[in-house]
Amino acid sequence: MQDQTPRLEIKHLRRSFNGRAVVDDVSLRIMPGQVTCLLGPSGCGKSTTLRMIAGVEMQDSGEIWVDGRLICDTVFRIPPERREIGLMFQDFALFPHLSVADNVAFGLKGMSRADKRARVTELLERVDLLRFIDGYPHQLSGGEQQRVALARALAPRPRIMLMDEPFSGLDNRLRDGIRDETLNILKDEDTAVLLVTHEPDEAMRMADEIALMRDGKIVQQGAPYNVYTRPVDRAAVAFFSDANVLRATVTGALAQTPFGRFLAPGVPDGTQVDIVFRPQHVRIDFDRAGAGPKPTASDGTAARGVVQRARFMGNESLVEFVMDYDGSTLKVTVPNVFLPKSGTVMWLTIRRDKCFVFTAKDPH
Ligand SMILES: Nc1ncnc2c1ncn2[C@@H]1O[C@H](COP(=O)(O)OP(=O)(O)OP(=O)(O)O)[C@@H](O)[C@H]1O
Repeated sequence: MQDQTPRLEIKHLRRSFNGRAVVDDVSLRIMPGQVTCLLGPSGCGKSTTLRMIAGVEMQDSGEIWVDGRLICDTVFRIPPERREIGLMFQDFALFPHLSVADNVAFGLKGMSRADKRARVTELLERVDLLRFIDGYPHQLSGGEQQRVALARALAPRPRIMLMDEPFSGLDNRLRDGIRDETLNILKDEDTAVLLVTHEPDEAMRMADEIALMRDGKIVQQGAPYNVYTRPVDRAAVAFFSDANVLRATVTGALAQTPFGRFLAPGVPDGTQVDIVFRPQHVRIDFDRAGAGPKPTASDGTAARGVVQRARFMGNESLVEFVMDYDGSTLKVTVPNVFLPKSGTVMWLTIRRDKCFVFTAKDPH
């Protein structure tokens, strides 16, 4: 039977600065070999959460458990250096006066010289830098230094790795390769990983599970596919992609819009709702002598819009429309190249199965 004790568990962590709750009742469980991404906008409390787990910041309340053992609450506290937690931050700074081998061996305590050398060799081979074993940090490129930092963090076989935007200092070409390599090593070592990022792409690429954080709270948690396809609110949609929004009022569990009626089950009459959809879920039709496609059950009614501008984005084209019904702008993406001239009249329909209906929380 598989061991079900989480490698890392945090329970109801809270931390305030100057009376403001920066981390507000955050709980998480991470299994061995699992990568969880704490994803959220700048200032939402991600780094503070990580710093509390690392032990360099003290929580106001809440508990931290490793492998079923309490390591920190408000009275009991194992110091950072005894937590067996690896850290990798963006400013990973190697020790400039130490060789690459000594940098990697830095955290290896209580081992013979030969065992240390063997572990250092193994890790440098893994990150493909064995040839630099006796070199110094200033002789390496940024990406190579980052890989040495990774080897250094992994050397003591930490049970948990905390990573705070570890790849953001790298250029795009290097980043993908290093991310994948890092992930492979961490999986092989069965390390539980908590990675902080504000980039949805990075989270989707790295995570087994995403914890979406906002204003100090985790607002949604799950596999990347579930978080993306079943967002909890309008802001959760907008965090991952552009989002189009139609505001409507509910009558008889239906919301009437220029694109036809949408089901709003259980929503009381008179409630304002937002119908939210991503740009890739809009269909475009050409104008046929002043008319669009006929309404269908799956796509509803077509609404007329005028192309404002169209841009080629690489894998897709982004077309912005000004809609006839209220002059608002809708964004539509189309695979490959589709660049209609501005001023072109077209008809839009929305993929109803891809729409989200949320109770409106704020003025439009
Ligand atoms: N020691 C501190 N004293 C006062 N305020 C702090 C302290 N540390 C963090 N904060 C505040 O707490 C909030 C959350 O900071 P935190 O670094 O956790 O956010 P973050 O989500 O990691 O953001 P970023 O991605 O920009 O680093 C910020 O408003 C920050 O100014």
